[in-house]
Amino acid sequence: MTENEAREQLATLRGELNQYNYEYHVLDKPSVPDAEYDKKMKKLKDIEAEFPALITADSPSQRVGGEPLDAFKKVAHRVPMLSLGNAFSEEDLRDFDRRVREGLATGSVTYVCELKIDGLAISLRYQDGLFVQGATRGDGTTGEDITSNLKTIKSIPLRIPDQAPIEVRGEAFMPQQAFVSLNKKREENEEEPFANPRNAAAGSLRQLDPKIAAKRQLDIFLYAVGEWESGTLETHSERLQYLEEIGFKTNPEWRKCNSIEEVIQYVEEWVEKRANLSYDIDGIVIKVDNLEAQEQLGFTAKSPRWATAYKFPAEEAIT
Ligand SMILES: NC(=O)c1cc2c(N)ncc(C(N)=O)c2s1
Repeated sequence: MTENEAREQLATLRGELNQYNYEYHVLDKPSVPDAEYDKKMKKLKDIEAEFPALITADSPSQRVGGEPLDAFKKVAHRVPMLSLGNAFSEEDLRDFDRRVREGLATGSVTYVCELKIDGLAISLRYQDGLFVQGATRGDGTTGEDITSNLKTIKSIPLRIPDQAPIEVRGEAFMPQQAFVSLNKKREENEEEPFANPRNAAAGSLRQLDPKIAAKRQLDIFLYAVGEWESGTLETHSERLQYLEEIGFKTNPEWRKCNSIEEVIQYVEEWVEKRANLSYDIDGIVIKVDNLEAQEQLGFTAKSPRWATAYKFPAEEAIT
């Protein structure tokens, strides 16, 4: 095979494998059997072995990186990753709504409600359409560069169609089934089991060997944009739709609410439905939908005034 033939075949195989990956891990709707995926992945790796100079950053063969790191580099979040103020009752939610309406000097506000994923807050940066860096939230202004571990999460696209620099934020988590089988293995190996899926996800992403992270069946939901010069959208809900359009896994349960009454209904609905999810949530995030209104409300020292997190009561430990 000539180098040009190899270049063409690799480009085709990368496109097909990244699409299959998207269908399987983001849409949960594979269009080809696993055997077909495995056959093409083997073909890609064979050609890359013969022409290593043709390996690209978005090749699916590059998801499980090389050697373990000695340490994580620090990453400065130019747009801080802030924590949310909490609400614990309907009254707290009504107080939040009143403060928002007073701050905006308006009678009605549109909110977006989203499930609060019980995982690890993560930032992903893309340049020229390529995934170039992934980081933990850390203390909100400085996080750790865990790019090689995040590349192992197959629902994270290695390339997106938007060529402008964009920073996308979300929550990495371990699905409950993955948590149960991981702890079973750890107990068989007489290792300390993880206390909960959140600790297991954090432990998996903050260890230095990407080959270990690759085995932990981690997943992610993206739910916000950090740095984005070219951003022109007017609402948070449009951003969620845009993230989905360009290939990110977003949580499908988000809902626009035109009053705090509708927010309270959504919260009550999920107090009941929470148990049926395949991943842990610890509350509901409520945000003012209009981005200009968010700007107008601004931030307190550590949290946005335009969002709050309704926290579910801690679950009774099953004794
Ligand atoms: N600390 C934060 O700002 C957030 C934390 C979380 C979380 N754990 N899960 C979902 C969302 C969301 N959909 O906005 C947010 S926002």
